[in-house]
Amino acid sequence: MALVAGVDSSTQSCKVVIRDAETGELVREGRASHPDGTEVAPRHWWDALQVAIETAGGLDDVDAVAVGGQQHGMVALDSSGEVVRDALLWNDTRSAQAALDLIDEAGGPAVWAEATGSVPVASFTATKLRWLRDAEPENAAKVAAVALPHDWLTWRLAGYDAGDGGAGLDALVTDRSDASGTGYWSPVTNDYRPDLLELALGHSAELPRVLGPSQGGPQSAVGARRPVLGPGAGDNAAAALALGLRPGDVAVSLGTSGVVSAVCAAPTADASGLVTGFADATGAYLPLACTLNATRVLDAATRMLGVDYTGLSALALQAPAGADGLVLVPYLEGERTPNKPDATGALHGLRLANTTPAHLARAAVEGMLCALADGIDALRAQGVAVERLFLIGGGAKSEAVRRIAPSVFGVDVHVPPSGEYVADGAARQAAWVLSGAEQAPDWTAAAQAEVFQAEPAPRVREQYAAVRELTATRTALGVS
Ligand SMILES: Nc1ncnc2c1ncn2[C@@H]1O[C@H](COP(=O)(O)OP(=O)(O)O)[C@@H](O)[C@H]1O
Ligand SMILES: O=C(CO)[C@@H](O)[C@H](O)COP(=O)(O)O
Repeated sequence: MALVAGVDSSTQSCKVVIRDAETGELVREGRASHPDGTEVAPRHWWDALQVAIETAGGLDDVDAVAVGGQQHGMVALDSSGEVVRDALLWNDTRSAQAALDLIDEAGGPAVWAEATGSVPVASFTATKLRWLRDAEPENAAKVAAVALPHDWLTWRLAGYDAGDGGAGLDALVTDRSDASGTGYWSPVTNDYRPDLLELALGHSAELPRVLGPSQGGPQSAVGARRPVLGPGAGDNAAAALALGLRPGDVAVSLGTSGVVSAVCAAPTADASGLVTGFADATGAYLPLACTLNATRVLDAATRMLGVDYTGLSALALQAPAGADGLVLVPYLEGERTPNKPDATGALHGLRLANTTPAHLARAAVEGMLCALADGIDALRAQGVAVERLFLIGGGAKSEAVRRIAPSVFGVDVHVPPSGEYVADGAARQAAWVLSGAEQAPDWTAAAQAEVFQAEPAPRVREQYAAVRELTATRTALGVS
């Protein structure tokens, strides 16, 4: 039995699954935590990967490995392969002004949407490079190569590291899905845009070679059989691969980020910036709307209410739909979709009748879901069909989320068995690489989903729409 491994190096943790390459059966798994914060030294991801591999029983009997991971993070390397500074993650908003500058300098949002499929916001790697150039020019000058979290981990697995005199920089590899979140790669032409990289960083730099969806990369230095390394993928594309999404399917992922994404045969180019026109992990496209505020809104609610997740869920289900007019706008970390990096969250409609723990719990769940319902509408506006909706990610473990989501989204919600879909997608890619076949192996999770249905509650979204613009900025409040 040949085994393959898939990795999810996500914002909060690293997960490794080891599966049977032919059947997809789960054989072993492991995980480890990542440090908190929006600025992280990449060595922590490497250390967590080692622990996750070890707790998954090692890679000695594994024949192929692929790494999925959080998108966009800026891993800047100097000419010896050393990390120049801590990586800025997708949810770090300090490059918001840099994003506006880049949009302006290149000729406006439509020019970016046409060139790269997306209008850059603070999440995109290009804006982080521009921030580096403006705020830390001495660091920007040292940058010889730019990688993303999954590219860097793949490179480290291949045995490359700082101190090789830069010899390994040209061994960096990536895939279409993650390259499409940089802001200097076009999913339509499948080429880098060196001019846009230079506009951001101020000079050229080595970029990872973009492998095809099932193209093998270098061999791993970890694992007795020297497993082949797959191209890897951005986390959302990896999850789509695990689910086996097809046109008409939409995935809503509730992790640190809230993401609505869909696999499409044709690219999108949304100049409003609400939908980013990314690539998927099969050679097609993955238009996507991403919020900065998903499960951490639920975490915040558990803290405010002094309950655990089960308690939060029970409370939320005690209150009526719409929480008697209590509306939580969830911009706790600023927001990316809509683009409000300076925003704070808000609680609207407080009245004596709705100031109960149950109403607050309900408002937290509904506020998080309403922001994603807006994302679903944005995808529809780009011509994306929404026929079947899957709910995945840590937040899908919440009973209240599963039961309230269909009423807010206005469609049935399919919840596959709780699992690590990003790591599973990476494992499926590894099996695809190993097989050399035209198609990925037929072991997807979509068929086993439980379907949740509820009466649509349009009033919940109407209440949210009435107040979502009414939030204070951090600047106005004098907080960071
Ligand atoms: N039962 C639950 N109810 C609500 N949220 C949950 C539950 N279990 C886990 N979570 C949330 O899931 C999140 C982790 O999900 P995950 O998809 O792994 O995130 P990420 O990919 O961003 O690291 C945690 O922030 C936690 O809040
Ligand atoms: O920025 C995006 C997508 O564009 C996020 O989806 C990140 O890729 C992080 O994902 P999680 O760690 O929250 O799963």
